[in-house]
Amino acid sequence: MDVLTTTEMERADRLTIAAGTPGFALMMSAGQAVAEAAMDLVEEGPIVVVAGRGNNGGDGFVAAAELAARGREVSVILLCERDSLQGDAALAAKGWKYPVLPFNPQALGKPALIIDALFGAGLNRPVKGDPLEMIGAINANGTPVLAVDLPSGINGTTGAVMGAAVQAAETVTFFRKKPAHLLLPGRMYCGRVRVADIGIAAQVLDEIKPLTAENLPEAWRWSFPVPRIDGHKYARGHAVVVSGDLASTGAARLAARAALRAGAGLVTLASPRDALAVNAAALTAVMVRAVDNPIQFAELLGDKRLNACVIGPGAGVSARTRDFVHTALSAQRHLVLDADALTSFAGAPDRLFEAIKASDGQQVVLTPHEGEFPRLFSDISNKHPGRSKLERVRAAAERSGAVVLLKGADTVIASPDGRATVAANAPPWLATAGAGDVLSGIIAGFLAQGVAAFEAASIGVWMHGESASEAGPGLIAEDLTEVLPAVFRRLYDEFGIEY
Ligand SMILES: NC(=O)C1=CN([C@@H]2O[C@H](COP(=O)(O)OP(=O)(O)OC[C@H]3O[C@@H](n4cnc5c(N)ncnc54)[C@H](OP(=O)(O)O)[C@@H]3O)[C@@H](O)[C@H]2O)[C@@H](O)CC1
Ligand SMILES: [K+]
Repeated sequence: MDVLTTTEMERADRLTIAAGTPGFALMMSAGQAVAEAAMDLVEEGPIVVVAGRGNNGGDGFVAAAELAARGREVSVILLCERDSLQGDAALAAKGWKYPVLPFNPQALGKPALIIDALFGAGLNRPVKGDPLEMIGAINANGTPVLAVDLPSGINGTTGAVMGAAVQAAETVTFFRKKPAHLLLPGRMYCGRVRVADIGIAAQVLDEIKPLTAENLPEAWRWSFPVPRIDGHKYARGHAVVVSGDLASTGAARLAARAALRAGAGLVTLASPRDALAVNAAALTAVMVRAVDNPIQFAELLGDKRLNACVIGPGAGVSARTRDFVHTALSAQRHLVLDADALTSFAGAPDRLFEAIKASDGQQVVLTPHEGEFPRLFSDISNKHPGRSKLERVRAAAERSGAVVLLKGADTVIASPDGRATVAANAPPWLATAGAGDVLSGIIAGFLAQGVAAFEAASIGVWMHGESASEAGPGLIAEDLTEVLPAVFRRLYDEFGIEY
């Protein structure tokens, strides 16, 4: 599903109004959707609407009137003077036939539900003064909160908390999700997110051309590789994972097994000779080859069928690792660079980026976590506030020429062409040793099958998150690969692929 920034949402609004639907009709639908959600949340008891001066407050007035018409006990607390309201919000307030309560936290009382209609997409500065005090009182009230469009205090486009924010149990947003419903910390404040249809036609998206989507199967349905009945293992690609030295071979083995599970036809572990016995003893379907240096690696890659590589897990931070990366890049192989392969370029990534950009048609994915990201992109790290995770990853992709995947509970994947996905399906127990190694292997498995980097990374992240949910709490990295077949089966069912 596409995700719209608040600016893109305003455009959707304007295009719809230009095509003949009055703005007030959109507000009526929005308010009714909020009332509907409120009815579902609490079947009885009083409801308090906290309304701001803008259209978010307008939605709140419509919801209040609708709920009162359905026989609910409703009151409205308004931030400003009623006769200072303007435009559609003023119209909506006219539909509320009762008095409004002054903007005083005491007025909240102890209702069954609070509807937060204070600020939505129009929030443009940190919350201070009376609104700040009210947000604190709403959160301290202990009553479930239904947020209109966004929890007040959350920046819709970046997901940042602007001073303070309402903690909602549920958020009703309109037409499409906004980045803040997926990015942290915003997502933590939203509770369950409902997307309501308010009469904006999907065709407006042809004009807006949104570049961001939630990382769901529909985002990459048509890139998903389905093995052909007449295919053979070589048609499914051959992934190569570079192993670390004797003391650190496990990470590469995790990646190798994951690449095989993800569907690569064959997987070879390129292992230092002195670690060969350890690697071979621990592997069965994954093949092992002795590779001690970049020259031998180049020889291995002389076989053109070996089409995708993983370098980084357990590789060691060294000039040797850098040479392996450059060898794979000059051999024009699809490539996942993770962990030590990223840190090996810390502080001086320009040669890496040049080499990535020089390669044509080669698919490269960088998979840093928040600790590794600033080593390659110091000036676009989160130490420089003001840019959202989405913007930072987009800038990193453009700078490096690679698809960049910044891990986290809200993993963002961006392509140098500007497209991005945000994932919200990772359970908290996925943060465990070795999970990142498995992810790089899964992505390489899809690259080996000929999937382009942006889609391979998005598919990989989604399957990785689903596998963690499938395995459940107590997960260790080894489990992820073992439950992948169950995730494949669900996906095949969803896509209607027979098996
Ligand atoms: N687009 C659509 O399709 C549809 C949109 N709809 C709804 O409209 C909502 C957006 O409405 P909106 O633009 O009127 O802004 P909103 O969030 O109500 O803020 C109001 C004003 O508050 C002010 N303000 C800002 N920050 C502040 C602060 N920290 N502390 C104090 N004041 C602050 C600022 O005004 P200022 O003070 O700068 O003049 C701002 O303009 C959207 O979320 C959705 O619910 C639906 O009706 C259906 C269709
Ligand atoms: K709100």
